[in-house]
Amino acid sequence: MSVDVHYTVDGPEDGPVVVLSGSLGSRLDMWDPQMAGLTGRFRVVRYDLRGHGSSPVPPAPYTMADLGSDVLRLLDRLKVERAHFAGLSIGGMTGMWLAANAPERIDRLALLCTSATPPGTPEAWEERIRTVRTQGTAAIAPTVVSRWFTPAYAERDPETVSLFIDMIANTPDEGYVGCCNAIQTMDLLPGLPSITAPTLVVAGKLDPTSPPEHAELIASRIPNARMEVIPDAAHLASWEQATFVNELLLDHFGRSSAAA
Ligand SMILES: O=C(O)CC1=CCC(=O)O1
Repeated sequence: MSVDVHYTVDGPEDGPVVVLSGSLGSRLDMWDPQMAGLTGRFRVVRYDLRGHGSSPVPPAPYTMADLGSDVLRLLDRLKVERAHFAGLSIGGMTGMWLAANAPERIDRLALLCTSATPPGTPEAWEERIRTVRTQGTAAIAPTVVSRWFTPAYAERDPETVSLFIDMIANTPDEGYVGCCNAIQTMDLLPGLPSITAPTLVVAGKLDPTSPPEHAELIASRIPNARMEVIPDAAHLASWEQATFVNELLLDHFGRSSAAA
């Protein structure tokens, strides 16, 4: 059952719509570095995943279909028939679900730092869920963020690292666990060959969670996909290598005839 997620809209009223979907434990402001570039041409819709930020927190577990249905409901609320979609990590998983299950709603797709099957081991997800259930999201936040940035960036900008640790620590436990359940139970591989949206798949070369091999697998299964690897990036490539990612997104979404 879908819910009304919290969202913001920026950019020209008549611009082609780009929906941005973030990672587990994030809020929509994780996309701040993309806004100046994208809003020059596009109407940018950002939203908080269910159970995250200012969105409702339904009881866990969630499924990828729940997360995808929230986006379809958001498009309906905004009266948008068809949109470009960029998602990072669980946001990319949501994008794969949407492009396979509601192809008429997705124009061009960008999948950043993501995986089509659960990244990591089943035991690690069980352990993460157990820790959040017993100690809260604050207990896992520093370890998770250690995978989001390269060690060099973390050393250079400890304040940003702290901000992201706080972001995860402020994510409701129920919402975080619900999204972990959605990741644990997904298998998006069978749907990939049916995706018709032109797709850009981006990996951070130093991403320990969704490494370039995961992106290669996705790109090899989607008929009209191309892949880029960003050299100095870990899981949150959109933040650490914002200029690189923005150029890729502008180029990819700008190829649409609707964006001409
Ligand atoms: O939280 C992590 O370790 C990385 C991650 C997996 C899915 C997602 O959205 O982020």
